[in-house]
Amino acid sequence: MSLKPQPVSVFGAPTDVGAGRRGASMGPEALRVAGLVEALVRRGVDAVDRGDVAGPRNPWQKPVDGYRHLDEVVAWNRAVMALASAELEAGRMPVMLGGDHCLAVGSIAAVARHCRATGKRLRVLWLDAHADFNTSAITPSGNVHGMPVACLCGLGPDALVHLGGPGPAISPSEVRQIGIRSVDAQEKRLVREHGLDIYDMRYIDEVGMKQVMEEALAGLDANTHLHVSFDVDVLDPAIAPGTGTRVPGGLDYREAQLMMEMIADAGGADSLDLVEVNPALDKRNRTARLAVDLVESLFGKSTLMRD
Ligand SMILES: NC(=[NH2+])NCCC[C@H](N)C(=O)O
Ligand SMILES: [Mn+2]
Ligand SMILES: [Mn+2]
Repeated sequence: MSLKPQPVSVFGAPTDVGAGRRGASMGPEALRVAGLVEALVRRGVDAVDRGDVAGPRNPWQKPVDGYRHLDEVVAWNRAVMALASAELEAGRMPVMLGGDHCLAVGSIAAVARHCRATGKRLRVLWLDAHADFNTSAITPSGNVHGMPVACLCGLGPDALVHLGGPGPAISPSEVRQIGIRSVDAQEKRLVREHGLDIYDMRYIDEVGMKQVMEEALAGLDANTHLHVSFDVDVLDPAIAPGTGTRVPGGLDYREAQLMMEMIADAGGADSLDLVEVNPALDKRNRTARLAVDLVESLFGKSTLMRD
């Protein structure tokens, strides 16, 4: 399958309301400074920057009933969902620059609704060190960026679970998680109960990224919408230090490249989240620059000679 020649709309959601450390709010600007839009245009993609969606400031409070800043998280996700929905309806691929990972509730709710309206199947690739499958009852932090997958699957507060309409946005069977290496004890139980398909670092070590991606991409067809939710903490902190919840033992450069190249080979993504870049923790914007490099590969940049 070759890359779909779809137009792209990039937009920012500059907030860290779902995170436990400040600074992911500066992610969109860091990715722009690293040349994301220009890189896509250079690849021949019709990419435009729609600017940022707006939302409440981060009040920086303690969790209440297991959630930190739930009202603010809901407000930001509504804004993300509205813009992502509009772009999908206009036939454009939404690329959401976070911001922390709680914002994937809004982007994926939009995508799921779009799939229902157009009769498409959905596959979500969740590239992350974390499963992000906590609930208010079991979260160790109250940070909603540790809960988006659970919320999308129907476990969470009504305002997030029903963001895109009645009922859960997705089913666990539509998700493939890659690069996982930090799951809280009770979260692990929940993940098992719901049968999430997880390609953890141990499995990647054992079988290699090639086989992992073949499995994670198996069963895609022309009628499948592929959403990629790229949390930069899936990368090893040695190459991507600019993120708030670093976990050692992540993907190295070649593994990450191969992952992106194989997604491109499978036809590319139909929507993308690029989240958890935290410039306050970065060195000379290298995490944003690496993310741009990898997104270029996702859009078909290849150094292949033997093709
Ligand atoms: N999107 C992220 N970086 N999530 C980190 C989550 C960390 C931890 N599991 C928590 O729930 O607090
Ligand atoms: Mn995440
Ligand atoms: Mn993460």
